[in-house]
Amino acid sequence: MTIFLSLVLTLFIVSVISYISYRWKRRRFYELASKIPGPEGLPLLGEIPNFATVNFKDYAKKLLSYADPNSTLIKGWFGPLLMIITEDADCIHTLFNSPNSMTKPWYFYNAIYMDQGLLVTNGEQYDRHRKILNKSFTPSMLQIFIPTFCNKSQICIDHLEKHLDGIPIDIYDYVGTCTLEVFCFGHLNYDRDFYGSHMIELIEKTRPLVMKKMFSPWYNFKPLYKLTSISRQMEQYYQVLVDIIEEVKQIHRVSPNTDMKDTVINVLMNSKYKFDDDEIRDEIATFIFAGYETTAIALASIFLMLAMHKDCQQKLIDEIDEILTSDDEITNEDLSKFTYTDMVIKESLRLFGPGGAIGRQTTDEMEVGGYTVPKGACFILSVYGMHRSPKYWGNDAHLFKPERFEPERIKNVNPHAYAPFSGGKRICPGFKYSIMFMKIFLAKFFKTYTVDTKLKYEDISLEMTPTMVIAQKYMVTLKKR
Ligand code: HEM
Repeated sequence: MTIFLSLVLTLFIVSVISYISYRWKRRRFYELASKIPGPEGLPLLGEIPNFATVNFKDYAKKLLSYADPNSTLIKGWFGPLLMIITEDADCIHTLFNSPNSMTKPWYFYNAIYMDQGLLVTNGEQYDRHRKILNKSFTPSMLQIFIPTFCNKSQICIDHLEKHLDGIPIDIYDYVGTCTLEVFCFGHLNYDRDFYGSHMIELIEKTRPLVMKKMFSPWYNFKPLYKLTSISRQMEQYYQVLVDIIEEVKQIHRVSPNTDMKDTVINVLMNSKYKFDDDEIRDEIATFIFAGYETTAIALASIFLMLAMHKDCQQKLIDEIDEILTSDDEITNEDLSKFTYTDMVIKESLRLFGPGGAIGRQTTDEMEVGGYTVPKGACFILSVYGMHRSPKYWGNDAHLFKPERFEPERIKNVNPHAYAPFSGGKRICPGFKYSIMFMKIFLAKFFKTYTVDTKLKYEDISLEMTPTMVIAQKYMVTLKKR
């Protein structure tokens, strides 16, 4: 008994000394952190107990709710982790652009697998990959994709023909399949019919698993994570994607698409810098995931908004009818004329942009929002909060009003207050690609159909999954024009 007691006592003393020494070594960190406003929380645990009763689905929303419009930054402790939330436009702009905040906090981002892909990597590896892959998204590459955008949109619109019976459908399933096919065909030279396959359903199943992993720091201890059913399910789902990627590589080896030199698959397989197998796999998975899902959510939200705001739908249809007067295929020149459609896309991305929260970690001390932030702090950039803040968007910030993007009105809004595609060096490489595709899809769709919905704007709510989605889904009915 005395041996046991002395062991416990020794352990206690060692723990106390280690803790004091840990705090002493990080005294600058704690000193700077103490000046940032926000709750101190419980010793050692910080805010963790406040999350104990929250459903994991609402963790991200709860986290974003810490933001305070009257303060540029708000801090919260999660165990030893200093988390700082901001929805301030100028702070977010600084964080997008400073070399001291380019790093992704691994404890969140490693939950999405794809360790070697652009979304997760940092430093030299990131810089090298990003520079090479930027070639796949130049304006000249975008022009080449117009026929693919048109053909694949038409295939989707033809599939929708069977839903003219007035029964609501979740339009996400269709636009998701279409965006997946567009990326696979255009950038991977992989022409597969995904309609009726379980691919979308499968990717959807990963959402809650990723969220659970993201908000369970103990799963960063790999041996423990490997024992969980989450790990087993994720492995199983990820394997489906890995098998597709293997098929893509095999097709590329046998019959590469030499007409389009800078597609993602060509760049990854043929560039002077030799990407290894894991890098190729994770970059392709990143582009599939980052490209298909976000665009599909954005497009589905636009459909829901237009179904709820019939005056906007009519204006959009009038614009399309005015520009597309013949059956000729849409051209790049036509696309520049879709000014109202552009405003609809922007407004929908403001309210329902899938990238509602972006993580960053400081790699050196930096000045943000009037505070010196220590090295090693984790930032949550609440683009969601910034996009809905009356401070930037007025008292009707929560309402869907595409007209707020009219040139005369938008010039009075802080230009840093709008960032659906992130910003700075890590800005989404696919942003012009997705806007171009959405315009083409909308033009083709509304030449053929109109949409309606029973859902009410005031009843919809958002979920972070980790992309931001509408919880009630994108239920619409279609009518032939
Ligand atoms: C409406 C559509 C889209 C939206 C709203 C969107 C939004 C975003 C946002 C907010 C980020 C930053 C994420 C973060 O830092 O955590 C991002 C990154 C990224 N996006 Fe997009 N995206 C869209 C479409 C696309 C498309 C079509 C592609 C490719 C085909 C793409 C590829 C990527 C990649 C590879 C990254 C990582 C970039 C980096 O860290 O360097 N995205 N996107």
